[in-house]
Amino acid sequence: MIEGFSAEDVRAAEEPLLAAGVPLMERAAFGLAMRALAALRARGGVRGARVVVLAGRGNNGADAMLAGAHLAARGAAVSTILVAGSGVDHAVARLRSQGGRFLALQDADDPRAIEMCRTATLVLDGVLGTGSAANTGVRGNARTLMAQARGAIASAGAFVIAVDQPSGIDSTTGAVPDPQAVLPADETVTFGAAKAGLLCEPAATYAGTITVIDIGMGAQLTATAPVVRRLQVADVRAERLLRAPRASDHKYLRGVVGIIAGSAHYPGAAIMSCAAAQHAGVGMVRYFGPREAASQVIAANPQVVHAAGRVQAYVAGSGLPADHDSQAGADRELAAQYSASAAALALALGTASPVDLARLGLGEGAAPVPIVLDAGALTALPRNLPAHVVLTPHAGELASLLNQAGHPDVTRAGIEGAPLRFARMAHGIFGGTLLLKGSTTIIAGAGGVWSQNDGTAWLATAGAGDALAGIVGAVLAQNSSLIMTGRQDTGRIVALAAMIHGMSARFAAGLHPVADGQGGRIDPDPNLGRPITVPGLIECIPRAVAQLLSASPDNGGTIV
Ligand SMILES: NC(=O)C1=CN([C@@H]2O[C@H](COP(=O)(O)OP(=O)(O)OC[C@H]3O[C@@H](n4cnc5c(N)ncnc54)[C@H](OP(=O)(O)O)[C@@H]3O)[C@@H](O)[C@H]2O)[C@@H](O)CC1
Ligand SMILES: Nc1ncnc2c1ncn2[C@@H]1O[C@H](COP(=O)(O)OP(=O)(O)O)[C@@H](O)[C@H]1O
Ligand SMILES: [K+]
Repeated sequence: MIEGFSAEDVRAAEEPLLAAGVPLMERAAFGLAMRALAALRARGGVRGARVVVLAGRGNNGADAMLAGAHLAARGAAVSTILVAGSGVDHAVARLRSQGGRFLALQDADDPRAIEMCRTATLVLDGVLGTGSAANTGVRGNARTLMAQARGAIASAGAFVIAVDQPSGIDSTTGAVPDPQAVLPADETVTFGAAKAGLLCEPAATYAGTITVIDIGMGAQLTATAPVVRRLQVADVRAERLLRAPRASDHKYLRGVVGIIAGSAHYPGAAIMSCAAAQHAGVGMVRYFGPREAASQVIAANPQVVHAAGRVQAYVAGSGLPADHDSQAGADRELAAQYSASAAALALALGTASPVDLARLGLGEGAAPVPIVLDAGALTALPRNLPAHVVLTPHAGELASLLNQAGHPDVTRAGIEGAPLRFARMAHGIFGGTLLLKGSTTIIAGAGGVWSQNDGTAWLATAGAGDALAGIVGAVLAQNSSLIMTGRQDTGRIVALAAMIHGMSARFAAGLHPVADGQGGRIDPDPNLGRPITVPGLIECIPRAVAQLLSASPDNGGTIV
């Protein structure tokens, strides 16, 4: 698990150690130097390599310069641009003693600075770390230089390591107030603990891969709640989050998902949602929908059952238009879908009437189960939803939900610029468990916030969200009794679904999502590979499940 903390909490954790004389900065700089050496070795060797250190006036610049001294001692040619005209004295002196050269920037347009960047093999971005209190981005000469250096560094093909964090991002929220002046990193080497902002968009895009250097302060943070967490493969195995079938299982024990999606005019979403749920390992998928849509769903997925009845989780709304009134008036089938969706939500809330129960094929006394509300089910939501009601909007849908909830100024672009903030805001208003789709998926629930980015930008393709809804439904169904009895956090299970979705997409794109411990590797750029289609992604779901299940024994959960 990667845990992301606020800059404030990391600083507070450092304080007692600094007071006790623990050499945190030396440890940070050494860890940074080791990562830089690995990057240089992968790019032709250390001796003679051109390393450019962009150093600010504070400790972040000092970290970068001390690492530069290690590199210089091993034969790299290290040039430092002191972007504020000066830097922490002891770090400057150490690097100078190893033969490092310096340019104290007085004029932001100094051509020598850009020239250094144009010929760099490796750049260490140590302009600004957690010391930037006001969220303004980089200021002054440093800003001008960063904006100009980006092109030069890109044209040099230099490997960029962000020191602690890319300079100019908000460490805690991931906001990027001045994107033109932020240097995109290939790797962020962060000290002590990941900063929460590194795990959230838009900053995550600038961070590249994240390496946490242990500087000996982990114990200080054990009592501190992280701002965000990220589930990793090892967690799924260790926590037994996925349920492998048991010898004594029959199909009803493996979880049944009920899908209320699509219509005769919009069958695609239903086809993909059903297929995704089935491939994620449930015992049965029931399709709740009109006859014509059902025949198309079954033609594509012959194993799907078109009969109402008991399920362990519902998925409602995928492929249903959001403007209920105009649509339902004109289309009786859609009207029936909306009322089935409302009935399933009522069941989840414990308010189902006999008519609702009959619509779902259930008898009196049917117990509430989890539900995913997607696309067309994401309107006119009640507030204070229980955790087992999962909302899966993209930024546009979340903007509409918040507009309806009395926040008329919230826009799609605003949400894309601050997904963590708006996901929390929406969770505060509606409750439930909110999954906000995007290049990084944010999940805000009663147990905290999760941030998953296991996918690839190839996922930006129509229908990827329908497949996600099906996967979420499947893992909720498999964990239904644990969730409904409060023994499992819904957010953690939804994070698992986002992970399965992302990994499947990477497999479909020909990428390696995880190191498998058997010589497997992680592709450094998840956006290379090849285009995917949603059916291709769905075909890869079993492979993702297999990878997550390997060495993962029975989770002990019982589906009843
Ligand atoms: N504590 C420790 O022992 C450890 C700390 N560690 C390291 O320290 C880092 C934090 O260091 P920090 O606190 O010195 O702050 P830092 O990020 O370098 O920036 C402050 C400087 O930047 C300037 N500045 C501010 N805002 C600005 C702006 N918008 N645009 C431009 N400039 C701006 C400001 O200058 P001024 O405003 O005073 O001119 C000030 O001098 C942390 O990220 C980690 O790398 C590790 O080594 C582990 C041990
Ligand atoms: N750039 C990206 N990188 C990674 N994942 C992405 C990216 N863009 C979209 N996704 C993912 O793809 C899915 C798209 O869902 P959605 O917008 O609902 O599409 P649709 O409605 O066409 O199914 C979401 O899971 C989202 O997180
Ligand atoms: K930095």
